[in-house]
Amino acid sequence: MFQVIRDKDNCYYNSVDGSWKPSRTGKTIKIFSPIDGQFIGMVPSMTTEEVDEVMASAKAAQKTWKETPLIERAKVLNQAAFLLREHKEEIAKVLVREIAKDIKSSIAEVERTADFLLFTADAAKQMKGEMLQADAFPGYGTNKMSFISREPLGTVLAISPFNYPVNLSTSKIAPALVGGNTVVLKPPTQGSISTLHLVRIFEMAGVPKGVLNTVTGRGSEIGDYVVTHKDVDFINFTGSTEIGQHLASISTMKPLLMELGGKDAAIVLDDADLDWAASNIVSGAFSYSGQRCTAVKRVLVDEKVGDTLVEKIKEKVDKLVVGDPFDEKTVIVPLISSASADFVEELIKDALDKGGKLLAGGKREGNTIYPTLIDHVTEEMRLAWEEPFGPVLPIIRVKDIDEAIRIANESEYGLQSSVFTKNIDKAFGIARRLEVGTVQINNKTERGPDHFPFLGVKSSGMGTQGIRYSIEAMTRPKATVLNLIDHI
Ligand SMILES: NC(=O)C1=CN([C@@H]2O[C@H](COP(=O)(O)OP(=O)(O)OC[C@H]3O[C@@H](n4cnc5c(N)ncnc54)[C@H](OP(=O)(O)O)[C@@H]3O)[C@@H](O)[C@H]2O)C=CC1
Ligand SMILES: O=C(O)[C@H](O)COP(=O)(O)O
Repeated sequence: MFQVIRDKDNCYYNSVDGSWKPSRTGKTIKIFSPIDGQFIGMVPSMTTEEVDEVMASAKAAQKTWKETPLIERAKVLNQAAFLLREHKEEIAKVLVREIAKDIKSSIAEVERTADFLLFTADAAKQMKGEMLQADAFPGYGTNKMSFISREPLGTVLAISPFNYPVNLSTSKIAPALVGGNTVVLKPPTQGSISTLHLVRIFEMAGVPKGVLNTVTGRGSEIGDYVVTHKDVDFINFTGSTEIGQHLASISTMKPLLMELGGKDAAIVLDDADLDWAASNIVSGAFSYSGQRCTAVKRVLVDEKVGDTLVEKIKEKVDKLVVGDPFDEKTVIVPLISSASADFVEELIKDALDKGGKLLAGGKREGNTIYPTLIDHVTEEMRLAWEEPFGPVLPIIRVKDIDEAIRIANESEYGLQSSVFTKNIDKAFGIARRLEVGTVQINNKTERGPDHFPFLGVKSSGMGTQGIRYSIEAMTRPKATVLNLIDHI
Protein backbone atom coordinates (compact mmCIF):
# COMPACT_ATOMS: atom_id res chain seq x y z
CA MET A 1 0.00 0.00 0.00
CA PHE A 2 1.48 3.35 -0.95
CA GLN A 3 0.71 6.36 1.16
CA VAL A 4 -0.65 9.64 -0.08
CA ILE A 5 0.40 12.26 2.38
CA ARG A 6 -2.26 13.49 4.81
CA ASP A 7 -2.58 14.48 8.45
CA LYS A 8 -4.18 12.67 11.39
CA ASP A 9 -7.58 14.25 10.59
CA ASN A 10 -7.46 12.79 7.08
CA CYS A 11 -6.67 16.07 5.38
CA TYR A 12 -4.60 15.48 2.25
CA TYR A 13 -1.61 17.64 1.39
CA ASN A 14 -0.77 19.33 -1.89
CA SER A 15 2.30 18.68 -3.97
CA VAL A 16 4.19 21.98 -4.03
CA ASP A 17 7.77 22.41 -5.17
CA GLY A 18 8.66 18.78 -4.55
CA SER A 19 7.17 18.38 -1.10
CA TRP A 20 3.73 17.69 0.34
CA LYS A 21 2.29 20.74 2.08
CA PRO A 22 -0.68 21.04 4.42
CA SER A 23 -3.08 23.96 4.27
CA ARG A 24 -1.42 27.04 5.76
CA THR A 25 -4.70 28.49 6.96
CA GLY A 26 -6.44 25.32 8.07
CA LYS A 27 -9.24 26.09 5.59
CA THR A 28 -10.31 22.78 4.11
CA ILE A 29 -13.05 21.14 2.04
CA LYS A 30 -14.67 17.92 3.27
CA ILE A 31 -15.23 15.21 0.68
CA PHE A 32 -18.13 12.79 1.13
CA SER A 33 -18.86 9.68 -0.89
CA PRO A 34 -21.79 9.95 -3.32
CA ILE A 35 -22.50 6.29 -2.50
CA ASP A 36 -23.53 6.69 1.13
CA GLY A 37 -22.62 10.21 2.17
CA GLN A 38 -19.74 8.95 4.34
CA PHE A 39 -16.82 11.26 5.03
CA ILE A 40 -13.77 10.24 2.97
CA GLY A 41 -11.25 12.95 3.70
CA MET A 42 -10.45 16.63 3.29
CA VAL A 43 -8.40 18.73 0.93
CA PRO A 44 -6.96 22.19 1.50
CA SER A 45 -8.87 25.15 0.15
CA MET A 46 -5.80 27.00 -1.04
CA THR A 47 -5.37 30.75 -0.78
CA THR A 48 -4.08 33.10 -3.45
CA GLU A 49 -0.72 33.27 -1.62
CA GLU A 50 -0.43 29.48 -1.70
CA VAL A 51 -1.28 29.53 -5.42
CA ASP A 52 1.47 32.11 -6.01
CA GLU A 53 3.96 29.76 -4.37
CA VAL A 54 2.85 26.89 -6.62
CA MET A 55 3.14 29.02 -9.74
CA ALA A 56 6.60 30.30 -8.78
CA SER A 57 7.79 26.76 -8.22
CA ALA A 58 6.45 25.56 -11.60
CA LYS A 59 8.03 28.51 -13.36
CA ALA A 60 11.43 27.99 -11.76
CA ALA A 61 11.43 24.22 -12.39
CA GLN A 62 10.61 24.64 -16.08
CA LYS A 63 14.09 26.01 -16.88
CA THR A 64 15.75 22.74 -15.87
CA TRP A 65 12.96 20.43 -16.99
CA LYS A 66 12.98 21.70 -20.55
CA GLU A 67 16.73 20.97 -20.74
CA THR A 68 16.25 17.45 -19.36
CA PRO A 69 16.78 14.97 -22.23
CA LEU A 70 13.58 13.66 -23.78
CA ILE A 71 14.60 10.12 -22.89
CA GLU A 72 14.69 11.08 -19.19
CA ARG A 73 11.29 12.79 -19.37
CA ALA A 74 9.86 9.74 -21.13
CA LYS A 75 11.33 7.45 -18.44
CA VAL A 76 9.26 9.22 -15.77
CA LEU A 77 6.11 8.50 -17.76
CA ASN A 78 7.05 4.86 -18.27
CA GLN A 79 7.77 4.43 -14.58
CA ALA A 80 4.47 6.11 -13.64
CA ALA A 81 2.68 3.63 -15.94
CA PHE A 82 4.39 0.74 -14.21
CA LEU A 83 3.46 2.05 -10.75
CA LEU A 84 -0.12 2.76 -11.74
CA ARG A 85 -0.55 -0.84 -12.84
CA GLU A 86 1.07 -2.05 -9.62
CA HIS A 87 -1.37 0.01 -7.52
CA LYS A 88 -4.41 -0.15 -9.76
CA GLU A 89 -6.68 -1.90 -7.27
CA GLU A 90 -5.99 0.64 -4.51
CA ILE A 91 -6.48 3.61 -6.80
CA ALA A 92 -9.61 2.11 -8.36
CA LYS A 93 -11.13 1.69 -4.89
CA VAL A 94 -10.50 5.36 -4.14
CA LEU A 95 -12.28 6.24 -7.39
CA VAL A 96 -15.24 4.07 -6.48
CA ARG A 97 -15.61 5.75 -3.07
CA GLU A 98 -15.03 9.28 -4.26
CA ILE A 99 -16.92 9.49 -7.56
CA ALA A 100 -19.10 6.35 -7.34
CA LYS A 101 -17.69 4.95 -10.57
CA ASP A 102 -18.37 1.21 -10.76
CA ILE A 103 -15.36 -0.94 -9.91
CA LYS A 104 -14.95 -2.39 -13.40
CA SER A 105 -14.86 1.04 -15.02
CA SER A 106 -12.60 2.37 -12.25
CA ILE A 107 -10.03 -0.35 -12.89
CA ALA A 108 -10.36 0.26 -16.63
CA GLU A 109 -9.72 3.97 -16.02
CA VAL A 110 -6.44 3.23 -14.24
CA GLU A 111 -5.30 0.65 -16.81
CA ARG A 112 -6.15 2.96 -19.68
CA THR A 113 -4.17 5.71 -17.99
CA ALA A 114 -1.11 3.48 -17.72
CA ASP A 115 -1.37 2.73 -21.44
CA PHE A 116 -1.78 6.44 -22.14
CA LEU A 117 1.51 7.14 -20.36
CA LEU A 118 3.43 4.45 -22.25
CA PHE A 119 2.04 5.55 -25.59
CA THR A 120 2.79 9.22 -24.88
CA ALA A 121 6.40 8.46 -24.00
CA ASP A 122 6.81 6.59 -27.29
CA ALA A 123 4.93 9.14 -29.39
CA ALA A 124 7.16 11.96 -28.15
CA LYS A 125 10.24 10.06 -29.27
CA GLN A 126 8.80 9.71 -32.78
CA MET A 127 8.13 13.43 -33.23
CA LYS A 128 10.50 15.20 -35.55
CA GLY A 129 11.53 18.71 -36.43
CA GLU A 130 11.81 19.83 -40.05
CA MET A 131 13.93 21.92 -42.39
CA LEU A 132 12.47 24.25 -45.04
CA GLN A 133 14.40 25.89 -47.83
CA ALA A 134 13.34 29.32 -49.13
CA ASP A 135 11.72 29.20 -52.50
CA ALA A 136 9.71 31.34 -54.92
CA PHE A 137 8.95 34.37 -52.72
CA PRO A 138 10.55 37.47 -54.30
CA GLY A 139 13.95 38.32 -52.86
CA TYR A 140 14.55 34.90 -51.27
CA GLY A 141 16.81 32.16 -52.59
CA THR A 142 18.01 28.69 -51.68
CA ASN A 143 20.72 30.14 -49.44
CA LYS A 144 18.06 30.63 -46.75
CA MET A 145 16.94 27.65 -44.64
CA SER A 146 14.68 27.37 -41.62
CA PHE A 147 15.42 24.72 -39.02
CA ILE A 148 12.22 24.06 -37.10
CA SER A 149 12.22 22.38 -33.71
CA ARG A 150 9.51 22.18 -31.04
CA GLU A 151 9.70 24.14 -27.81
CA PRO A 152 7.63 23.81 -24.64
CA LEU A 153 5.18 26.60 -23.83
CA GLY A 154 6.17 26.98 -20.16
CA THR A 155 3.71 26.22 -17.37
CA VAL A 156 0.53 24.37 -18.31
CA LEU A 157 -2.53 24.77 -16.12
CA ALA A 158 -4.45 21.46 -16.23
CA ILE A 159 -8.06 21.49 -15.00
CA SER A 160 -9.86 18.16 -14.98
CA PRO A 161 -13.50 17.11 -14.38
CA PHE A 162 -14.97 14.75 -11.80
CA ASN A 163 -15.84 11.91 -14.15
CA TYR A 164 -12.28 10.83 -15.07
CA PRO A 165 -10.06 12.40 -12.39
CA VAL A 166 -7.15 10.02 -13.01
CA ASN A 167 -7.40 9.65 -16.76
CA LEU A 168 -8.34 13.19 -17.77
CA SER A 169 -5.66 14.61 -15.47
CA THR A 170 -3.06 12.33 -17.04
CA SER A 171 -4.21 13.15 -20.57
CA LYS A 172 -3.08 16.69 -19.81
CA ILE A 173 -0.08 16.07 -17.55
CA ALA A 174 1.71 13.45 -19.67
CA PRO A 175 1.82 15.29 -23.02
CA ALA A 176 2.67 18.53 -21.22
CA LEU A 177 5.57 16.99 -19.28
CA VAL A 178 7.04 15.04 -22.15
CA GLY A 179 6.96 18.24 -24.20
CA GLY A 180 9.13 19.97 -21.57
CA ASN A 181 6.44 21.96 -19.76
CA THR A 182 5.82 22.04 -16.05
CA VAL A 183 2.29 21.52 -14.79
CA VAL A 184 -0.02 23.06 -12.22
CA LEU A 185 -2.95 20.71 -11.77
CA LYS A 186 -6.29 21.89 -10.43
CA PRO A 187 -8.29 18.71 -9.79
CA PRO A 188 -12.07 18.55 -9.59
CA THR A 189 -13.02 19.01 -5.94
CA GLN A 190 -15.06 15.80 -5.96
CA GLY A 191 -12.24 13.69 -7.38
CA SER A 192 -9.32 15.50 -5.77
CA ILE A 193 -8.38 12.62 -3.48
CA SER A 194 -8.17 10.24 -6.46
CA THR A 195 -6.13 12.84 -8.33
CA LEU A 196 -3.70 13.29 -5.42
CA HIS A 197 -3.11 9.53 -5.54
CA LEU A 198 -2.16 9.94 -9.20
CA VAL A 199 0.22 12.79 -8.38
CA ARG A 200 1.86 10.67 -5.69
CA ILE A 201 2.46 8.02 -8.37
CA PHE A 202 4.20 10.62 -10.54
CA GLU A 203 6.31 11.66 -7.57
CA MET A 204 7.29 8.03 -6.91
CA ALA A 205 8.11 7.72 -10.62
CA GLY A 206 10.75 10.42 -10.20
CA VAL A 207 9.15 13.63 -11.43
CA PRO A 208 11.56 16.33 -10.24
CA LYS A 209 10.78 19.03 -7.70
CA GLY A 210 8.37 21.71 -8.94
CA VAL A 211 7.62 19.97 -12.25
CA LEU A 212 4.14 18.76 -11.22
CA ASN A 213 2.25 20.73 -8.56
CA THR A 214 -1.34 20.71 -7.35
CA VAL A 215 -3.85 23.36 -6.33
CA THR A 216 -6.91 22.12 -4.47
CA GLY A 217 -9.87 24.35 -3.77
CA ARG A 218 -13.25 25.03 -5.24
CA GLY A 219 -13.20 26.27 -8.80
CA SER A 220 -15.82 28.84 -7.86
CA GLU A 221 -13.46 30.31 -5.24
CA ILE A 222 -9.91 29.94 -6.51
CA GLY A 223 -10.51 29.11 -10.19
CA ASP A 224 -10.50 32.61 -11.66
CA TYR A 225 -7.31 33.50 -9.81
CA VAL A 226 -5.52 30.40 -11.08
CA VAL A 227 -6.72 30.81 -14.66
CA THR A 228 -5.70 34.45 -14.91
CA HIS A 229 -2.38 33.97 -13.11
CA LYS A 230 0.48 35.71 -14.90
CA ASP A 231 2.68 32.61 -14.73
CA VAL A 232 0.27 30.35 -16.63
CA ASP A 233 1.28 29.90 -20.27
CA PHE A 234 -1.38 27.46 -21.46
CA ILE A 235 -4.74 26.24 -20.16
CA ASN A 236 -5.91 22.69 -20.79
CA PHE A 237 -9.46 22.32 -19.49
CA THR A 238 -12.06 19.56 -19.56
CA GLY A 239 -15.44 20.25 -18.04
CA SER A 240 -18.78 21.87 -18.67
CA THR A 241 -19.45 24.31 -21.48
CA GLU A 242 -20.63 26.89 -18.97
CA ILE A 243 -17.32 26.95 -17.07
CA GLY A 244 -15.30 26.61 -20.29
CA GLN A 245 -16.95 29.70 -21.76
CA HIS A 246 -16.34 31.58 -18.54
CA LEU A 247 -12.64 30.65 -18.57
CA ALA A 248 -12.33 31.70 -22.22
CA SER A 249 -13.84 35.08 -21.36
CA ILE A 250 -11.42 35.85 -18.52
CA SER A 251 -8.15 34.39 -19.79
CA THR A 252 -6.71 36.96 -22.12
CA MET A 253 -3.84 36.09 -24.50
CA LYS A 254 -3.51 32.58 -23.09
CA PRO A 255 -3.85 29.66 -25.51
CA LEU A 256 -6.63 27.27 -24.57
CA LEU A 257 -7.40 23.62 -25.22
CA MET A 258 -10.91 22.80 -24.07
CA GLU A 259 -13.09 19.71 -24.15
CA LEU A 260 -16.61 20.60 -23.06
CA GLY A 261 -20.15 19.25 -23.02
CA GLY A 262 -21.92 17.19 -25.66
CA LYS A 263 -25.28 15.94 -26.91
CA ASP A 264 -24.10 13.07 -29.07
CA ALA A 265 -26.72 11.59 -31.38
CA ALA A 266 -26.92 7.99 -32.54
CA ILE A 267 -28.52 8.06 -36.00
CA VAL A 268 -30.05 4.72 -36.93
CA LEU A 269 -31.01 4.13 -40.58
CA ASP A 270 -33.62 1.63 -41.74
CA ASP A 271 -31.00 -0.82 -43.03
CA ALA A 272 -28.94 -0.92 -39.79
CA ASP A 273 -28.10 -4.08 -37.88
CA LEU A 274 -30.56 -3.27 -35.10
CA ASP A 275 -29.19 -5.74 -32.54
CA TRP A 276 -25.73 -4.27 -32.93
CA ALA A 277 -27.09 -0.72 -32.81
CA ALA A 278 -29.14 -1.43 -29.67
CA SER A 279 -26.16 -2.94 -27.78
CA ASN A 280 -23.94 -0.02 -28.69
CA ILE A 281 -26.57 2.56 -27.85
CA VAL A 282 -27.30 1.08 -24.43
CA SER A 283 -23.67 0.76 -23.39
CA GLY A 284 -22.92 4.19 -24.89
CA ALA A 285 -25.81 5.86 -23.08
CA PHE A 286 -25.74 4.21 -19.68
CA SER A 287 -22.18 3.32 -18.68
CA TYR A 288 -21.18 5.21 -15.52
CA SER A 289 -24.82 6.32 -15.42
CA GLY A 290 -24.37 8.49 -18.51
CA GLN A 291 -21.81 10.75 -16.79
CA ARG A 292 -19.55 10.89 -19.85
CA CYS A 293 -19.22 13.75 -22.29
CA THR A 294 -19.34 11.22 -25.13
CA ALA A 295 -22.36 9.31 -23.86
CA VAL A 296 -25.07 8.66 -26.45
CA LYS A 297 -27.49 11.40 -25.40
CA ARG A 298 -30.25 10.98 -28.01
CA VAL A 299 -31.29 8.43 -30.61
CA LEU A 300 -32.53 9.64 -34.01
CA VAL A 301 -34.13 6.59 -35.57
CA ASP A 302 -35.79 6.16 -38.96
CA GLU A 303 -39.49 5.76 -38.14
CA LYS A 304 -39.68 2.60 -40.31
CA VAL A 305 -37.53 0.69 -37.80
CA GLY A 306 -38.36 2.74 -34.70
CA ASP A 307 -40.59 0.16 -32.97
CA THR A 308 -38.14 -2.71 -33.48
CA LEU A 309 -35.13 -0.72 -32.31
CA VAL A 310 -36.94 0.63 -29.25
CA GLU A 311 -38.04 -2.87 -28.24
CA LYS A 312 -34.43 -4.10 -28.44
CA ILE A 313 -33.11 -1.11 -26.49
CA LYS A 314 -35.76 -1.51 -23.80
CA GLU A 315 -34.95 -5.19 -23.35
CA LYS A 316 -31.33 -4.28 -22.59
CA VAL A 317 -32.15 -1.27 -20.41
CA ASP A 318 -34.39 -3.44 -18.23
CA LYS A 319 -31.41 -5.71 -17.53
CA LEU A 320 -29.00 -2.97 -16.41
CA VAL A 321 -27.85 -3.61 -12.85
CA VAL A 322 -28.49 -0.70 -10.50
CA GLY A 323 -26.78 -0.34 -7.14
CA ASP A 324 -23.50 -0.89 -5.38
CA PRO A 325 -20.52 0.45 -7.42
CA PHE A 326 -18.25 -2.11 -5.71
CA ASP A 327 -20.25 -4.92 -7.35
CA GLU A 328 -18.69 -5.93 -10.69
CA LYS A 329 -22.07 -6.26 -12.36
CA THR A 330 -23.30 -2.76 -11.53
CA VAL A 331 -23.67 -0.21 -14.32
CA ILE A 332 -26.08 2.31 -12.83
CA VAL A 333 -24.53 4.10 -9.85
CA PRO A 334 -25.53 7.09 -7.74
CA LEU A 335 -24.94 10.39 -9.55
CA ILE A 336 -22.14 12.63 -8.36
CA SER A 337 -24.42 14.96 -6.38
CA SER A 338 -28.04 15.48 -5.45
CA ALA A 339 -28.02 18.65 -7.58
CA SER A 340 -27.13 16.52 -10.62
CA ALA A 341 -29.92 14.08 -9.81
CA ASP A 342 -32.37 17.01 -9.40
CA PHE A 343 -31.40 18.30 -12.84
CA VAL A 344 -31.88 14.91 -14.52
CA GLU A 345 -35.28 14.54 -12.84
CA GLU A 346 -36.26 17.99 -14.09
CA LEU A 347 -35.47 16.99 -17.71
CA ILE A 348 -37.41 13.72 -17.34
CA LYS A 349 -40.41 15.55 -15.91
CA ASP A 350 -40.37 18.14 -18.70
CA ALA A 351 -40.34 15.37 -21.36
CA LEU A 352 -43.15 13.42 -19.70
CA ASP A 353 -45.26 16.56 -19.15
CA LYS A 354 -44.98 17.32 -22.86
CA GLY A 355 -46.09 13.85 -23.99
CA GLY A 356 -42.93 11.70 -23.96
CA LYS A 357 -43.66 8.01 -23.37
CA LEU A 358 -41.82 6.48 -20.40
CA LEU A 359 -40.64 2.96 -21.27
CA ALA A 360 -38.25 2.30 -18.39
CA GLY A 361 -37.02 3.98 -15.21
CA GLY A 362 -38.30 7.39 -14.19
CA LYS A 363 -37.59 6.46 -10.58
CA ARG A 364 -35.14 7.98 -8.08
CA GLU A 365 -33.68 6.71 -4.80
CA GLY A 366 -31.27 9.17 -3.17
CA ASN A 367 -28.91 10.24 -5.94
CA THR A 368 -29.61 7.12 -7.98
CA ILE A 369 -31.74 7.66 -11.07
CA TYR A 370 -32.93 4.37 -12.51
CA PRO A 371 -32.03 3.87 -16.20
CA THR A 372 -34.68 5.83 -18.01
CA LEU A 373 -35.86 5.39 -21.58
CA ILE A 374 -38.28 7.90 -23.08
CA ASP A 375 -39.82 7.35 -26.51
CA HIS A 376 -41.51 9.84 -28.84
CA VAL A 377 -39.38 12.74 -27.65
CA THR A 378 -40.02 15.86 -29.72
CA GLU A 379 -38.11 19.02 -30.46
CA GLU A 380 -40.23 20.95 -27.95
CA MET A 381 -38.78 18.96 -25.06
CA ARG A 382 -35.62 20.05 -23.24
CA LEU A 383 -34.37 16.46 -23.36
CA ALA A 384 -33.91 16.78 -27.13
CA TRP A 385 -31.29 19.50 -26.62
CA GLU A 386 -29.89 19.63 -23.08
CA GLU A 387 -27.12 17.45 -21.70
CA PRO A 388 -28.45 15.50 -18.70
CA PHE A 389 -25.14 13.89 -17.62
CA GLY A 390 -27.26 11.10 -16.20
CA PRO A 391 -28.89 7.79 -17.19
CA VAL A 392 -31.72 8.99 -19.41
CA LEU A 393 -32.04 8.27 -23.12
CA PRO A 394 -34.53 10.05 -25.40
CA ILE A 395 -35.74 8.42 -28.63
CA ILE A 396 -36.64 10.81 -31.43
CA ARG A 397 -38.25 9.27 -34.50
CA VAL A 398 -37.37 10.86 -37.85
CA LYS A 399 -38.87 10.48 -41.30
CA ASP A 400 -35.62 10.47 -43.29
CA ILE A 401 -31.87 11.11 -43.30
CA ASP A 402 -32.27 14.85 -43.90
CA GLU A 403 -34.41 15.24 -40.82
CA ALA A 404 -31.90 13.25 -38.72
CA ILE A 405 -29.03 15.44 -39.89
CA ARG A 406 -31.02 18.62 -39.34
CA ILE A 407 -31.86 17.70 -35.72
CA ALA A 408 -28.34 16.44 -35.04
CA ASN A 409 -26.84 19.70 -36.32
CA GLU A 410 -29.32 22.01 -34.62
CA SER A 411 -27.66 21.22 -31.28
CA GLU A 412 -25.42 23.86 -29.76
CA TYR A 413 -22.95 21.01 -29.19
CA GLY A 414 -20.73 19.25 -31.72
CA LEU A 415 -18.72 16.54 -30.00
CA GLN A 416 -19.49 13.22 -31.75
CA SER A 417 -22.27 11.36 -33.59
CA SER A 418 -22.87 7.73 -34.51
CA VAL A 419 -24.36 6.47 -37.74
CA PHE A 420 -25.68 2.91 -37.86
CA THR A 421 -26.19 1.55 -41.39
CA LYS A 422 -24.95 -1.22 -43.66
CA ASN A 423 -24.57 1.25 -46.53
CA ILE A 424 -21.05 2.65 -46.34
CA ASP A 425 -21.71 5.25 -49.06
CA LYS A 426 -24.60 6.69 -47.07
CA ALA A 427 -22.54 6.53 -43.86
CA PHE A 428 -19.74 8.62 -45.35
CA GLY A 429 -22.20 11.05 -46.93
CA ILE A 430 -23.92 11.61 -43.57
CA ALA A 431 -20.57 11.84 -41.75
CA ARG A 432 -19.51 14.62 -44.10
CA ARG A 433 -22.64 16.65 -43.26
CA LEU A 434 -22.55 16.24 -39.47
CA GLU A 435 -21.12 19.21 -37.54
CA VAL A 436 -19.09 17.29 -34.97
CA GLY A 437 -15.47 16.47 -34.18
CA THR A 438 -15.85 12.72 -34.80
CA VAL A 439 -18.39 10.49 -36.50
CA GLN A 440 -18.48 6.83 -35.47
CA ILE A 441 -19.77 4.51 -38.16
CA ASN A 442 -21.50 1.51 -36.57
CA ASN A 443 -20.18 2.15 -33.08
CA LYS A 444 -21.18 4.06 -29.98
CA THR A 445 -19.68 7.51 -29.50
CA GLU A 446 -16.49 7.35 -27.42
CA ARG A 447 -13.15 9.11 -26.94
CA GLY A 448 -10.74 6.20 -27.27
CA PRO A 449 -8.43 4.87 -28.47
CA ASP A 450 -6.46 7.71 -26.99
CA HIS A 451 -4.09 8.30 -29.90
CA PHE A 452 -7.02 9.21 -32.17
CA PRO A 453 -7.80 12.93 -32.41
CA PHE A 454 -10.50 13.94 -29.93
CA LEU A 455 -12.21 17.29 -30.34
CA GLY A 456 -15.48 19.11 -30.12
CA VAL A 457 -16.79 21.85 -32.40
CA LYS A 458 -19.32 24.61 -31.59
CA SER A 459 -19.94 24.63 -27.81
CA SER A 460 -18.15 21.29 -27.34
CA GLY A 461 -14.62 22.59 -27.33
CA MET A 462 -11.60 24.27 -28.83
CA GLY A 463 -8.46 22.58 -30.12
CA THR A 464 -7.67 18.89 -30.44
CA GLN A 465 -6.62 16.31 -27.86
CA GLY A 466 -5.22 12.84 -28.50
CA ILE A 467 -1.68 11.82 -27.69
CA ARG A 468 0.31 13.35 -30.57
CA TYR A 469 -2.20 16.19 -30.98
CA SER A 470 -1.92 17.09 -27.31
CA ILE A 471 1.89 17.14 -27.42
CA GLU A 472 1.69 19.41 -30.46
CA ALA A 473 -0.84 21.66 -28.76
CA MET A 474 1.43 22.10 -25.74
CA THR A 475 4.59 22.82 -27.73
CA ARG A 476 5.28 25.41 -30.39
CA PRO A 477 7.49 25.54 -33.46
CA LYS A 478 10.80 27.35 -33.01
CA ALA A 479 12.40 28.47 -36.27
CA THR A 480 16.14 29.14 -36.55
CA VAL A 481 17.01 30.54 -39.96
CA LEU A 482 20.38 29.89 -41.56
CA ASN A 483 21.51 32.33 -44.23
CA LEU A 484 24.46 31.13 -46.29
CA ILE A 485 26.55 34.12 -47.35
CA ASP A 486 28.85 32.43 -49.83
CA HIS A 487 26.18 30.51 -51.63
CA ILE A 488 27.40 28.95 -54.87
N1 LIG B 1 -15.67 16.94 -23.83
C1 LIG B 1 -15.05 16.25 -22.89
O1 LIG B 1 -13.98 15.66 -23.09
C2 LIG B 1 -15.62 16.18 -21.51
C3 LIG B 1 -16.58 17.05 -21.08
N2 LIG B 1 -17.07 16.96 -19.82
C4 LIG B 1 -18.12 17.87 -19.42
O2 LIG B 1 -17.91 18.27 -18.06
C5 LIG B 1 -19.14 18.38 -17.36
C6 LIG B 1 -19.08 17.54 -16.09
O3 LIG B 1 -17.90 17.71 -15.39
P1 LIG B 1 -17.77 18.71 -14.14
O4 LIG B 1 -16.56 18.31 -13.37
O5 LIG B 1 -19.07 18.78 -13.43
O6 LIG B 1 -17.55 20.08 -14.89
P2 LIG B 1 -17.28 21.55 -14.28
O7 LIG B 1 -17.22 22.44 -15.45
O8 LIG B 1 -18.21 21.87 -13.20
O9 LIG B 1 -15.83 21.44 -13.59
C7 LIG B 1 -14.69 21.08 -14.32
C8 LIG B 1 -13.46 21.57 -13.60
O10 LIG B 1 -13.42 22.98 -13.62
C9 LIG B 1 -13.22 23.48 -12.30
N3 LIG B 1 -13.78 24.82 -12.21
C10 LIG B 1 -15.03 25.21 -11.88
N4 LIG B 1 -15.12 26.56 -11.91
C11 LIG B 1 -13.90 27.04 -12.26
C12 LIG B 1 -13.35 28.33 -12.47
N5 LIG B 1 -14.06 29.45 -12.32
N6 LIG B 1 -12.07 28.42 -12.82
C13 LIG B 1 -11.31 27.31 -12.97
N7 LIG B 1 -11.76 26.06 -12.79
C14 LIG B 1 -13.05 25.93 -12.45
C15 LIG B 1 -13.89 22.45 -11.43
O11 LIG B 1 -13.46 22.56 -10.11
P3 LIG B 1 -14.48 22.21 -8.89
O12 LIG B 1 -14.70 20.75 -8.97
O13 LIG B 1 -13.74 22.66 -7.71
O14 LIG B 1 -15.72 23.00 -9.14
C16 LIG B 1 -13.39 21.18 -12.12
O15 LIG B 1 -12.07 20.92 -11.78
C17 LIG B 1 -20.18 17.92 -18.35
O16 LIG B 1 -20.78 19.04 -18.95
C18 LIG B 1 -19.40 17.16 -19.40
O17 LIG B 1 -19.99 17.10 -20.66
C19 LIG B 1 -16.62 16.04 -18.94
C20 LIG B 1 -15.67 15.15 -19.32
C21 LIG B 1 -15.12 15.14 -20.64
O1 LIG C 1 -14.81 12.61 -19.85
C1 LIG C 1 -15.43 12.09 -20.74
O2 LIG C 1 -16.62 11.95 -20.65
C2 LIG C 1 -14.58 11.51 -21.78
O3 LIG C 1 -13.71 12.36 -22.38
C3 LIG C 1 -15.22 10.46 -22.57
O4 LIG C 1 -14.36 9.40 -22.57
P1 LIG C 1 -14.90 7.96 -22.93
O5 LIG C 1 -15.66 8.08 -24.20
O6 LIG C 1 -13.68 7.14 -23.09
O7 LIG C 1 -15.75 7.55 -21.79
